[in-house]
Amino acid sequence: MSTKTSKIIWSEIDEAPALATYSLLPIVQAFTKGTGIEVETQDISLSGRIIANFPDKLREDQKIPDYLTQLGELAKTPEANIIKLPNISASVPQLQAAIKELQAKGYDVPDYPEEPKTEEEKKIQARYAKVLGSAVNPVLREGNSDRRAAASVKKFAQKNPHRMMKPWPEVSQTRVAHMDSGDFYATEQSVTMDKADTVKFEFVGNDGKVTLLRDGLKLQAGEVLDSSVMNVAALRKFYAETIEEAKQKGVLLSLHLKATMMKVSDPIMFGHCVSVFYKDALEKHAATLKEIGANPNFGLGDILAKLNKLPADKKAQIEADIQACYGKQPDLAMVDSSKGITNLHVPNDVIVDASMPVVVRDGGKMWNKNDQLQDTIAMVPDRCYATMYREIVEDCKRHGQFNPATMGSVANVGLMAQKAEEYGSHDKTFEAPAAGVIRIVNSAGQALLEQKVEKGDIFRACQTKDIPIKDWVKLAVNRGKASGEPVVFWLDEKRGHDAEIIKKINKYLPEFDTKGLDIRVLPPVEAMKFSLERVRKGQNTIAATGNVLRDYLTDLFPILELGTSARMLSIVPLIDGGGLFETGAGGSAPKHVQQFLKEGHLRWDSLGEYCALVPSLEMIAANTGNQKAAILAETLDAAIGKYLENQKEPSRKVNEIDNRGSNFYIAFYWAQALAMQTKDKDLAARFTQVAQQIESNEAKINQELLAAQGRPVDIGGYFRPDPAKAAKEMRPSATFNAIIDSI
Ligand SMILES: NC(=O)C1=CN([C@@H]2O[C@H](COP(=O)(O)OP(=O)(O)OC[C@H]3O[C@@H](n4cnc5c(N)ncnc54)[C@H](OP(=O)(O)O)[C@@H]3O)[C@@H](O)[C@H]2O)C=CC1
Ligand SMILES: O=C(O)CCC(=O)C(=O)O
Ligand SMILES: [Mg+2]
Repeated sequence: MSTKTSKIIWSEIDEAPALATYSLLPIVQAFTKGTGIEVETQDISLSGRIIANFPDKLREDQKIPDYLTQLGELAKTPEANIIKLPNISASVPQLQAAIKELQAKGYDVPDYPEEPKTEEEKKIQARYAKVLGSAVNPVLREGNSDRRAAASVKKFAQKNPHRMMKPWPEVSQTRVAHMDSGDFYATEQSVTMDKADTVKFEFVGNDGKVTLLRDGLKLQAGEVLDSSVMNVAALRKFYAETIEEAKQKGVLLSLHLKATMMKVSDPIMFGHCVSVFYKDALEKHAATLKEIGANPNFGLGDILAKLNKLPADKKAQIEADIQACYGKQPDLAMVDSSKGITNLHVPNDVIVDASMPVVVRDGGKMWNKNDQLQDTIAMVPDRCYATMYREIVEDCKRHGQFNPATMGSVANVGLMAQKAEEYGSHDKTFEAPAAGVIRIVNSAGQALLEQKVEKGDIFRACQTKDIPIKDWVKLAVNRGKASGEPVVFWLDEKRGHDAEIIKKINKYLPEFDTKGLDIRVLPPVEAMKFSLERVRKGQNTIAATGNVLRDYLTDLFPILELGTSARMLSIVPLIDGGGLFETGAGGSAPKHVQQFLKEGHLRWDSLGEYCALVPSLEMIAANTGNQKAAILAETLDAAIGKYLENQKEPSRKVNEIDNRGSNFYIAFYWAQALAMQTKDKDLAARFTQVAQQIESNEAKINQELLAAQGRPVDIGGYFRPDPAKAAKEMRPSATFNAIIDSI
């Protein structure tokens, strides 16, 4: 056995999974103690990233290192073994709230300049750009993604089907609305670089004047480069027409974008919806709103907040005009009807990957202002991704709701590495300053790609490197072989980008052994049809997709099959040999924190964390020969089986088992499995005692854990809780703590 210590980095993040960590991590650290495995945390939370990026005026004891950059470097080495819990991808309102909390805690970090005027402000905004939106995942994801339900989890889900599915009614007015022209889909162009080069982006106005938008973008040989444009006039027309349709039909209107991950393009698309929906009020007061810096891209919530800068009578007048819009317009889908928070309030509340599956799960309905479920027209403007949602909605209208007890699964192999595709487009996205063209020009002065734009159009370019594409094809083939299931590449030859990728697949597939495998390339609508037909017959299918569909499908199918994407195994085999183990496929569940603060019940299911730890330990065993790591992995896997069998997942309701109780049971079953194994006598002896102590105190521990519920909880902050307070709340059983701390 190697004597070298292996290190697992456990990311310290935000919201519900961060709270869960206070309870789970001490257990993991105790179980791995003395086994040559060290589990160390690194803070990449939103507040941590703000602190790390703005040390200038901080006291020494307030500073923390830039762990994200360090982890990004680590991810490019074979030693990387990172457990990545979901973190906040902050919208501007979230970023501002986090800054405010830090300032109130005595951290001298600058305000976020919404409209920078001075050079100084521009610099601050540029530095905050590193923290804004999906700032973590693209840095760490130096590999492609393998997301699926572990066999034991799927079996459990079929045996104990979740009860969240609502039937689809005989007649549903719900539909997915998308644009028919002028969207990214219509305009996408793509080239594959035949040699490495450095390119620049230029805007050429109709007056012939050339403006440099960006210089010095390096491209590798074999890299796929795309550009596309969202025509804003067409987008606004689409919004206006769909608003009218929802009104005529008397159904809810909802908008589904990804303003967090797509931090540049999607807030603009969100803002256009806000300004079309509240047109009468916002146009009438345009001059005043501009003066106070109200920005529809940050949602109606921002506009309402900025009104506080006005004299009371002016504020009341604008509020009344906004209110009057509701009388004229269709009802909006609600995020929180009790507080009057609609779908258009903040851009980060309704995020398409998590929101559309819930529409399907809830029988095509969303919540209305009376707290009832109602049919909705779901706007997903761009056809690159809307059509597959339309297909699943139409499928449910034809065949009814899916049955989690019998439905097959759709696992995903996603092309993600090295900021692939749209998820790496932020630094190449521009709002056209006027009518003209935006072009990408190579070092020889030739335009590689050229797009016609009107003023305000959203131009977006993205890159996909060759090595990740080949690695993705290999991963898909390997999953096909390991599972015996058909593999479908979801690619539409009518899209410029996809056509280039299909060429690469045709080039690389023959290099792998695909004998006996069923591998197809289908456009997303056909791929969805094919997969759903199989799902309804109980058959499994592998979806090999690009980065966006990876994100969307790995929430969609798990939410339908398992009730939540938290139950997904989410492995990222890093291209340079290390491993990034993501926990689940969902987010940081802000709703769960609200419930915890109100009633002391945390319903976050840490199954994703348990599942991620197994391959992380297995990797240590494989790389170093550490047999204790292998045994810890095997026994944790057995414990997970028992956890599922005995249904020890957190309940959604207060005064029933929550995250802390679930973590207690995983520790109990893990200790029992370690006690029972015979391969390592030391571990068996140590954990026999632990298992016995837990067993004889089970009732008492449960009682102590439950006694902590049913009252408001103070953890001393939202974005940066007080660690001592949070630990105290998340470890309320003195009996259990004593057992764990004495290991
Ligand atoms: N990998 C990452 O880092 C990701 C980060 N995010 C970030 O998370 C935040 C919120 O995103 P949002 O899209 O609302 O998605 P969330 O996943 O946070 O919330 C959607 C719902 O999913 C369910 N859910 C997700 N995980 C769990 C879990 N472990 N246990 C139980 N239920 C779970 C909950 O449903 P219910 O309430 O019905 O129980 C939850 O309310 C954003 O800031 C977003 O950017 C989002 C996705 C991935
Ligand atoms: O990084 C993000 O903002 C979200 C990532 C995500 O949703 C996913 O990978 O499933
Ligand atoms: Mg997602």
